[in-house]
Parts: sequence; structure tokens; C-alpha cells
Amino acid sequence: MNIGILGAGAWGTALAIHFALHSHKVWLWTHNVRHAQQLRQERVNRRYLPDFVLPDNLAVVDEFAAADLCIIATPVAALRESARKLQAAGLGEVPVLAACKGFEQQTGLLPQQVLAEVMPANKCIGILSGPSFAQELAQQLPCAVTLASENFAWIQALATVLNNTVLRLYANADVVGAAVGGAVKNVMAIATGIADGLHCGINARVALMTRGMAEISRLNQALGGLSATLMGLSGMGDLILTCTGSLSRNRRVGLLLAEGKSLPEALTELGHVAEGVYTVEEVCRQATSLGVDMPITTILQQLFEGRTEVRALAEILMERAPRVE
Ligand SMILES: NC(=O)C1=CN([C@@H]2O[C@H](COP(=O)(O)OP(=O)(O)OC[C@H]3O[C@@H](n4cnc5c(N)ncnc54)[C@H](OP(=O)(O)O)[C@@H]3O)[C@@H](O)[C@H]2O)C=CC1
Ligand SMILES: O=C(CO)COP(=O)(O)O
Repeated sequence: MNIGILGAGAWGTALAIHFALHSHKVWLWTHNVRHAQQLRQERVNRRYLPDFVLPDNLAVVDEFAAADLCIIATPVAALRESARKLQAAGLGEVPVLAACKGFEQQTGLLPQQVLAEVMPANKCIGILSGPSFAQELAQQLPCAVTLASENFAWIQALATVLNNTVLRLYANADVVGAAVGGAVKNVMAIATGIADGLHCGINARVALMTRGMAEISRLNQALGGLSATLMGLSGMGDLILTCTGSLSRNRRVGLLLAEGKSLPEALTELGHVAEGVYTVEEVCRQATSLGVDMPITTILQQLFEGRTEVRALAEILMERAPRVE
């Protein structure tokens, strides 16, 4: 296939390298012209994914070229703008996947809903989600992810075409469930990072992950996603990876907060996007309007707004009234 990838951060670059190594012809675009020049000159993404050479069949472009599939791998905050650029370039009906995880701020839309708004004539809109650290995919280590779309015939065919011995793709028609799991697990990764950084122990980590999944399930149900999807790669799979894996940037933010860093300091030190930070506010807004109880997300919102301190989090969560499971 001819695959176009928007966003030359860690994830866009890893996907581009992976698909190029598996015989697809790939173009990679970044909004940052100087970064594009550096990529073309050195053939290595020094800023976001060092140590991996860009294969010859991967072109770093300034203008979008024709494509059979476009993948938007920018942060969610840049998804709408990137989709608009595709639409303006005449690629608005090319099959498209969002590879970012989160809710759009202000609108509260999930990635596939943003794409549908910007590209109303596109019949093939989906998301790529699931447990997948960029570093490991770039290394060509085995990985399994979810491709989800309301257009199930298309997404199933796409999963078959893209499937290879390194990346196994599972098709799913429940795009809401897949996107909710992918978005909110980042919030739980920040929470477990904090707990681990404060040496609360493994019991606490697993309690947060499990009760985190309970609150993700409540939100998912209220938004119309299926609970079965949360048992899969884009739900439980990505929750486990991100809450326990040392490569997770969201988990790292939690660890830095536990060290006493402020949120801006933690994000500067990270140098990458941590979507959970932006997801917290939107999830709280939706949870309130839908009447969904999300105590872990709510406590993080209080922390980010300076209404509580990192050392008080465990006590606040543990002091809540007993509930049934
Ligand atoms: N890294 C990973 O392992 C995985 C990440 N994801 C998801 O992929 C998405 C991207 O993450 P990741 O690549 O890791 O992030 P990074 O922080 O590594 O890179 C972000 C990239 O987005 C670019 N960008 C920022 N603003 C814009 C904009 N307005 N228009 C176009 N591009 C922009 C940045 O460019 P510049 O800095 O030059 O401005 C940079 O190239 C996130 O939603 C993340 O959750 C999903 C699975 C795995
Ligand atoms: O989504 C991811 C892996 O599936 C990446 O998580 P982080 O953004 O926390 O690194």
C-alpha cells in the first residue's frame, strides 16, 4: 500500500518505519519544516525516536502525496487541524485512521468523531489503538493492536492487508469502546505512576488499575461502548502496558509528580506528549454531565488544579465511603 503518516513524533515515526520495513511505500509529514529537513538530512528522528534509521522507501515530505491509507499520529490536540489539511489537499475521502488517544478538548469528541466531522464524505474512518510502545514497534518486536471502525467490512480487510509477523491487528466494530479505553488508560497510568513513586506498593498499584478499569467501564457504558471491548487489547491490554511499563510517558509523569515536580516541570522533563494530562479535564466534564462516578480521575483533576497535594491522594481515595464491587 501507499501509506501517508501525519505526525513525526515517536509514534508516527515508529509506524512509518514499521510499515516501510514491511514493504509498504510510506510518506511521513510533520508540520515542523525544520524537523522535516533534519529528518531528510540525517535519516534519524533525533528529537523523538533516536537510534532508528529511516528505511529508503520512507519519504519525508513537505506536501502530502497520494495515498491508499492515511494515519494521523499527532497528539489529539492537533488531530482536527491535521484532518483539515488532508481534506484541503483533496485526500478527505482516502481511508483514514487516528492513532492518537484521548478526547478532543472543548468538544469532548473521540478521535473518530473528530474525523467524521471534518471529513463528512469519508466512508472509511477508524482508529488504531492498543498496547504499543513506539520504541518496541520501531525495534520490530512483536505487538498486537486493535483497528476499530463502524465500517467493519473495511477495517477487517485493512487488518488483513496490514497484518504481518511483527504487528498483529485485530478488527473491532466497537470504535467507541476502543477509543474510550485508549483515552482513559492514560489517566490511570499517571495515577499508578504517582502511587509507585510514593512507594505505595504493588497492592496499591493493582487496586488503582482494577478500580481504574471499573471507572473506565462506567464511562464507556454511558457513552455507548461495549464492555467486551474493554477486555481486549485497546482496554485491559493498554491499561496494563501503560500502568506498568517503564516506557510509558504518562506513568513517567506520575513518577515525576511523586518526586515533587510540578506538572509543568514534569512535562518539560518528559519532552513528549502525555495525553492523560489533557484527558483528565474532559473526562471529568463528561462524567459530571453523564452522572458517572470517576473518583481516580476526579482526584487527579483536583491535583492538577492545585486543590490537593500529591501526598494526600492515597488518603483521599482510601477515606471514601465503602462500596459494593
Ligand atoms: N509513543 C507511543 O508509544 C504511542 C503514542 N500514541 C499516541 O500517539 C499520539 C502522538 O504521540 P507521540 O508521537 O508519542 O508524541 P510525541 O510527543 O513523541 O510527538 C508529538 C508530535 O506531534 C507533533 N505536533 C505537535 N503539534 C502538532 C500540530 N499542531 N500539527 C501537527 N503535528 C503536531 C510534534 O511536532 P513538533 O514537536 O515538531 O512541533 C511531534 O512531532 C498521542 O495521542 C499518543 O497517545 C499511541 C500509541 C503509542
Ligand atoms: O499508548 C501508549 C502505548 O500503547 C503509549 O503510552 P504513553 O503515552 O504513556 O507512553
